[in-house]
Amino acid sequence: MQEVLKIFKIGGGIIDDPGQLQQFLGELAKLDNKIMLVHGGGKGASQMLQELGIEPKMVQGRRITDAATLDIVTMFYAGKTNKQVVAGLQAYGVNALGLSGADGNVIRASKRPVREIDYGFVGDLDEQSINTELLQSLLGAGLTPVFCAITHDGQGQLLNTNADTIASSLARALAPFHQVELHFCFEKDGVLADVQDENSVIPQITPDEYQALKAQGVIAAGMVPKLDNAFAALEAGVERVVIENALKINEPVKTILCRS
Ligand SMILES: Nc1ncnc2c1ncn2[C@@H]1O[C@H](COP(=O)(O)OP(=O)(O)O)[C@@H](O)[C@H]1O
Ligand SMILES: CC(=O)N[C@@H](CCC(=O)OP(=O)(O)O)C(=O)O
Repeated sequence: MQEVLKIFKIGGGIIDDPGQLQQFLGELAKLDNKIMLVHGGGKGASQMLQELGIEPKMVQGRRITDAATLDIVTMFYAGKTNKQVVAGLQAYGVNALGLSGADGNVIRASKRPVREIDYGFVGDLDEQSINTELLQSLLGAGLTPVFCAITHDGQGQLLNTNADTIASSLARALAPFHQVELHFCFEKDGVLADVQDENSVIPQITPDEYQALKAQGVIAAGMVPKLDNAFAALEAGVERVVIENALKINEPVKTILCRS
């Protein structure tokens, strides 16, 4: 029987609120399993870019990342945010290790090719991107890896990569070695049947139900790439995918995605 590995992803909404972040990290520290954490921070990065006079540009949920934007998001994600999360976990006795993709060559990406849109320094991941050997040894040493959304191309170029994509890729790459659970945590209690109604959490969704909910417009905006990624991870051997409130990971209310 393989050991359970829980991979958590938290987004900008929670990270930017120090009280909520602390509460989430406290709940995470209660778990007995091996864990990994991937954090975004897109909301705070956009705010910082604006304060510095750069207008943030997002296309289909991905940031157009020119050289100046890359400098700022690297400082924000790999610096301030990553180190705050690591220090927060240390305060709960969790021996966290903060990583960008360049550290230990843990996530290597390739710059997104220019087609209709030039995304700039945005990195895409593939099957070979994740250094599973290093991750296995870090987990074996009792460390909790904490990833930010910065990767590298192996040629000295840092790249900005969507945090949901990083979490899914980690889950897929580690699925042969562990029973992997992928947890997408945000500010709602799960996937809602009515976005305005916090009590309308859908407990389970199959791929067919997902297609129907998407067609009806029930699932929209940032939730679409998240769930596309999530179902792809399930298909690729990830044991369980959960969408849940970052502050309620130890409570039963959540959405579980099913293979069929
Ligand atoms: N059916 C739905 N249930 C829950 N959230 C939804 C739904 N449809 C759209 N959303 C929106 O998707 C958002 C989550 O996507 P996103 O902002 O990309 O998350 P994150 O930044 O945490 O990765 C929610 O905050 C919500 O506004
Ligand atoms: C290429 C790309 O879009 N990168 C994302 C990385 C951060 C992220 O994914 O943050 P959330 O999970 O909080 O949205 C960005 O810069 O917004």
